[in-house]
Amino acid sequence: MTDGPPLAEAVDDIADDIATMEIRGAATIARAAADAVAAQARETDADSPEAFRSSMRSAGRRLYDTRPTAVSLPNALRYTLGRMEGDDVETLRDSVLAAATAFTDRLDRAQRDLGRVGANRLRDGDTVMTHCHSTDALACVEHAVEQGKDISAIVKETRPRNQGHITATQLREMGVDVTLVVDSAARRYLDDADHVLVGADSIAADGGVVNKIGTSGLAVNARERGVPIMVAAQTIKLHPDTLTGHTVEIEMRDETEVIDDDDRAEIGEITVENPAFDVTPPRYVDAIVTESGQFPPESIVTLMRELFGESADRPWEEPTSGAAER
Ligand SMILES: O=C(COP(=O)(O)O)[C@H](O)[C@H](O)COP(=O)(O)O
Repeated sequence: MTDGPPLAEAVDDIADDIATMEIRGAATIARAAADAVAAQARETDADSPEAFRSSMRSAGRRLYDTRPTAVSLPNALRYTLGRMEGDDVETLRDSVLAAATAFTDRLDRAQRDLGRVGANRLRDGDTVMTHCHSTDALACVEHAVEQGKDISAIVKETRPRNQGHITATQLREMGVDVTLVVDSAARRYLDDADHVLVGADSIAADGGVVNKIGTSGLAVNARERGVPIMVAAQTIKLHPDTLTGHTVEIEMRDETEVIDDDDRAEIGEITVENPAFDVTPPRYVDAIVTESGQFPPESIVTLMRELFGESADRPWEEPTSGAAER
């Protein structure tokens, strides 16, 4: 719970679901955040413009604090809260609701357009190796299948939470042949792969790709094997804070995801670490596929500047004292 103006029930529920990973994956998190912002705008009983703005910021902070790595979450808040405009509560409310609708429409469009670009990199008969579960990555395969291409997949299970099982299920629904492998078998099976295809939680200004832990090791092995690495990431994955030198925070998750308490007690005193994400340096990435076309990682900064300018605002934060409220 957050101190401050009351939150709509949907905001608390969605924030809890993001924190516990009932809602997960960067694009899905962004959509849920926009839905939560809309719920707050609809349900707040704020009766003055100041109270309305404060209540929206409060919802924004509750959502922002759930998981730190996927920038799609703060970018969803930037889009929806950044377009809050008006001198009375009704106008403010309408502006937020319109922004939330526009944002989710853009998400759908971006994934469709990105899928079309990514599919062009896949040839008939190709095999992709996947890691984790990415809706952006799967959009590329789906579009290739719709083009009539025969695509197979080697799916890494992605310990500790086995998001590879979700990927395998969704690929089967598309009619793709799936071979599921444990993470440590990836290098062996890279010889059978034509592409490594992954998503991203954040992309830094230097082209570094933040994605599920294990992506960087996979990319290094793929480069050694000569298998191209393609990252499917709509532009809400671009992390504007990295333009000014900030690094992306890597989420550390609970140790019980790695080992349960009984097994741990049996082993004796050990340290358990559970980072959820890692950073793949740009030199291991061949292409970043976005809804605006494909980019070599080194040139992604140009797109980032176009979209965000030189700095990123944080409309969920309280204005500093003395600063005029927009
Ligand atoms: O790393 C993950 C999910 O991690 P988690 O399961 O910990 O949320 C996905 O590859 C990206 O979020 C991209 O997904 P999408 O393309 O759907 O945005």
